[in-house]
Amino acid sequence: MTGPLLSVGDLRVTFHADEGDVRAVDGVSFDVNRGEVVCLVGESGSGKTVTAEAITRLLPVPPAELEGEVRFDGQDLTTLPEATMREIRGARIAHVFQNPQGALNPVYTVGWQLVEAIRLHRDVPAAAARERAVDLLATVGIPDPVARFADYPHEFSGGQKQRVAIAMALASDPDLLVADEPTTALDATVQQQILRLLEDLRTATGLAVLLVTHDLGVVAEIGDEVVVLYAGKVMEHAPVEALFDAPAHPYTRALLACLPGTGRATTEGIPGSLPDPTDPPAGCRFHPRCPYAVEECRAGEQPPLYDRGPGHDVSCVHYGPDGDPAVVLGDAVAAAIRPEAGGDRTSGGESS
Ligand SMILES: Nc1ncnc2c1ncn2[C@@H]1O[C@H](COP(=O)(O)OP(=O)(O)OP(=O)(O)O)[C@@H](O)[C@H]1O
Ligand code: NI
Repeated sequence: MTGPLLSVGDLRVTFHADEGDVRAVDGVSFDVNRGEVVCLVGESGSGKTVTAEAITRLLPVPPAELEGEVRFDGQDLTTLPEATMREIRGARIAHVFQNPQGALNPVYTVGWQLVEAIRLHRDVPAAAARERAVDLLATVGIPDPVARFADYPHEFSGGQKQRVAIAMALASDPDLLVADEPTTALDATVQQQILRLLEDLRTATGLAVLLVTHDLGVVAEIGDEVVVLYAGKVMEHAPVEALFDAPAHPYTRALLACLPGTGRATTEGIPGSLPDPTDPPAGCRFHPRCPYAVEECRAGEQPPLYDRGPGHDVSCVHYGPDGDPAVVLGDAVAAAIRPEAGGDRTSGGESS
């Protein structure tokens, strides 16, 4: 019970398509501790959803092929029989999606659906289930939950529907909530409210959350840890504060530069596009779009994850033993973050 709640180790997910093999996820590792919010970020197509859905095998295997380890509370989920997996998916790990519609049946009242979800997991009398359903509606911030119990999904606004979908996910008292872009379809104010709700749930119940988002603004709101994915590879892995205070990977820095309110926001996003997933480039997957790419970046494997501080790793040669972070950070910034890089050096720029 002392280890992480979820430990993903060297996860690889391959789709065998006519055009060739798509390595959607290629050696991804991270942990989620109890009560922690871990964010997977990256542009569209970077492998966030495939990673999240591989964990509970929502992703059908086959056709997807899964390698590596997914340990949940000490159990390797990749080798469990499908029936056991289904139980875990229903009870201990719950999913919330971008579109709450999928979690709700339009022909039944919200209260009835919640009661069903509760009784599926716990053998409780109808009255107790009803009471719990009302509690859940209150927990997720639906005003006047007793009255709203008898309403149909279409009677709820978009943001309220997502709240109800979260209530449905909580009906089984899960340990881990996997939320894939849960606020993307909502307007900014409602998005904030839903994020605050997730934050409150984590604080109040110790719920762990794996949050998939393309939006670093969302990460800044709620995350504890961030895993930055690009073309199926981890580019950077860091505590949230470290990622925003000292972003290291050129990809992370480019994502941050696209954030509104940074003064350098571009509506265009990062120039260029993700590589062909059936034929990714050698070396660092990001090198064709990277302004700091050197020869070393263009050959071999994705660079290893180099240590940048406590819990902070970056897959970029400029932070390796033969690299110089100043190439990416600019001399002034590099000196501020890493004083010994300041000019007082006898040898060239190769030591670190
Ligand atoms: N069933 C599938 N068959 C073949 N390729 C797939 C399949 N599902 C996903 N992929 C590919 O895997 C890669 C990762 O997709 P994924 O959905 O995980 O991206 P994402 O980061 O979640 O993007 P988005 O922000 O758009 O949701 C993409 O290249 C995608 O085309
Ligand atoms: Ni996705």
